[in-house]
Amino acid sequence: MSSLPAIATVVGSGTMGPGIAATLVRAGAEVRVYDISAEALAKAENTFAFASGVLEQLGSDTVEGGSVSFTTDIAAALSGSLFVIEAVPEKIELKKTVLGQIESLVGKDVIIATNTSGIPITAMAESMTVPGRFVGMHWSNPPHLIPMIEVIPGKATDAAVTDQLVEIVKAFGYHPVIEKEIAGFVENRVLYAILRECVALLEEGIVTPEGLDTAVKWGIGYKLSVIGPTRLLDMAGMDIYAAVSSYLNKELNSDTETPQVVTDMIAAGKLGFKTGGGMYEYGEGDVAAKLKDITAGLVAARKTLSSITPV
Ligand SMILES: NC(=O)c1ccc[n+]([C@@H]2O[C@H](COP(=O)([O-])OP(=O)(O)OC[C@H]3O[C@@H](n4cnc5c(N)ncnc54)[C@H](O)[C@@H]3O)[C@@H](O)[C@H]2O)c1
Ligand SMILES: Cc1ncc(CO)c(C(=O)O)c1O
Repeated sequence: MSSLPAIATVVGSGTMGPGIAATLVRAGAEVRVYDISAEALAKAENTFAFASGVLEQLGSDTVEGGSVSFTTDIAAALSGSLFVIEAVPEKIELKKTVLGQIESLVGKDVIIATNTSGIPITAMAESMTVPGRFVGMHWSNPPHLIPMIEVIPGKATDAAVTDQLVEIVKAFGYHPVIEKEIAGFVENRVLYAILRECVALLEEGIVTPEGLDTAVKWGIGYKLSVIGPTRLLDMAGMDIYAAVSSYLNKELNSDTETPQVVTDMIAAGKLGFKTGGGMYEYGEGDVAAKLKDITAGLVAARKTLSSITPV
């Protein structure tokens, strides 16, 4: 794992930061976790411990010497750091401010990556003093379990920085995917195409939530986890795809706004796991039980998928 920077800093420690830190620590890095909120950091210490336990369960490769520290002191977090991952909330102005703070405290050759879910890298880099060292690094949630990272150079990103990030990602055993800059990047474009159709099918009463989850998990989900969409096209045949798409594509949902049903749920305080109700209702202890099952499922599936011949 020689490409892994010895000292790394994660800026922002909410949903994503602790799992990112746990992954890098397991790979042998000294990781500093910085957050503006002491409360968020206290929570992050627990989440980090949980994520580290999951990595142990997974049996992922481990390199001795990794360590973690948590701080609200940004200068201490960045002192001597060789690699910075920004994971603050998805607001461009906030991210630009934080990038300015980071740049003022690190050397010019330090790579700064952003975990943005889809804000254009070029726009974020606008006011940076050294935009060539800035690059998108989109982790998927939960970051300690989903071993794929989208690497997105902006217009100003140095090619060498993109190459270095690819090597860093490989060094902790993840699959890097280099993409051209596009709104939402590739993973979320595909996910949101699926989710748009799913919500429309629910809204039109075509299928129940249970039925939809079963169809997607055991139909396309199970299949795509092994095959991938490009090879699936080869397996199905272009003639079949042409025949079905000729009548189906025009039927698919193409709304450009957030679905009304989702807006209504938000207004009613039904955000999902975080409020105890969303598409499904959750009683006392249900969310914790679901999260436990999801973690166990992802660990088991990743072990299996890692052991089969890639296709
Ligand atoms: N949650 C996901 O599923 C997910 C997945 C992939 C990518 N992302 C992206 O990762 C980034 C972080 O997402 P999240 O879900 O972890 O957000 P979050 O809101 O859970 O956590 C953000 C953290 O940043 C901290 N913060 C706010 N302002 C700060 C500042 N000025 N300096 C330092 N810390 C500050 C907050 O206190 C909070 O702890 C976003 O860009 C998001 O789009 C999220
Ligand atoms: C629905 C949804 N939206 C955004 C993201 C992250 O960019 C995710 C995820 O799981 O990573 C997601 O599920």
